[in-house]
Amino acid sequence: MSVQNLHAWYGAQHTLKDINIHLEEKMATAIIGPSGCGKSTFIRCLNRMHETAPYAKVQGQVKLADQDIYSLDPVDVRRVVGMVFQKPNPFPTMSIFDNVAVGLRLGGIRRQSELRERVEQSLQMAALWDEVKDRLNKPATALSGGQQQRLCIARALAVEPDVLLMDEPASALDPISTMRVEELVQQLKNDYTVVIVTHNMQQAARIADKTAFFLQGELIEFGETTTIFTKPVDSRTEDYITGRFG
Ligand SMILES: Nc1ncnc2c1ncn2[C@@H]1O[C@H](COP(=O)(O)OP(=O)(O)OP(=O)(O)O)[C@@H](O)[C@H]1O
Repeated sequence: MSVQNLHAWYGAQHTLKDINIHLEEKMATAIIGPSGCGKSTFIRCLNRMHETAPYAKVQGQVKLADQDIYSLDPVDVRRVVGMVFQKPNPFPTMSIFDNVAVGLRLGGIRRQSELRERVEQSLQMAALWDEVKDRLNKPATALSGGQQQRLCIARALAVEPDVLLMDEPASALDPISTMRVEELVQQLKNDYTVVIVTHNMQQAARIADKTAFFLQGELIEFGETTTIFTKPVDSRTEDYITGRFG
């Protein structure tokens, strides 16, 4: 995914300023930076969610397979660029099964056998299958927070996206669930392009191949995660990763 001259606004507030970055395929890229620097806004521009906010505006290009996503139907874009949010948000009135099947049904899959197969596959990929296979018809809200987050990951994977955006996916989870989500990201990056916003620098160091540091709406530095954390070029990156601010 290639981002070129990307700007974003909320009303008059210029939130992202001329972002240029190439997010490599089948790798995990971490987006780090202090609160309010524009991390969530940035990933929301990658699946056309930003423009759903009131007074929001976007300028620039986001190319996926050489096509600018801003020239496509946003619904189609969101099918190939899936998103997982900070707080697990399963559909509360739906069963575990239906939470994963909903996107497939919307995509026109009706055959029960096919739905069952795809739901199982997605739950397997999200490392949740063994925990829920005997209670697929129970409400999603009966799951723990960590399980609900993995369910949301399964829901995003079910429609077979190319890119998975994750906005602090483990920040509301306990340490064990966090570890499971991190292990999952390690696996998923073999098959998907993963972009993950995190406040946790150890987490970025553990799971991301590349890391991008944002500050006040600008991309300050982008490179190999080990370089960003050990030999950053920009003094502002160094100040941030050594805890001098943020
Ligand atoms: N819906 C919105 N309407 C108006 N301003 C917004 C909206 N969402 C975010 N902002 C503003 O845009 C700026 C960037 O916010 P954003 O959520 O992208 O930052 P962030 O780096 O993800 O922050 P955090 O780490 O605290 O989640 C902030 O100044 C924020 O107040």
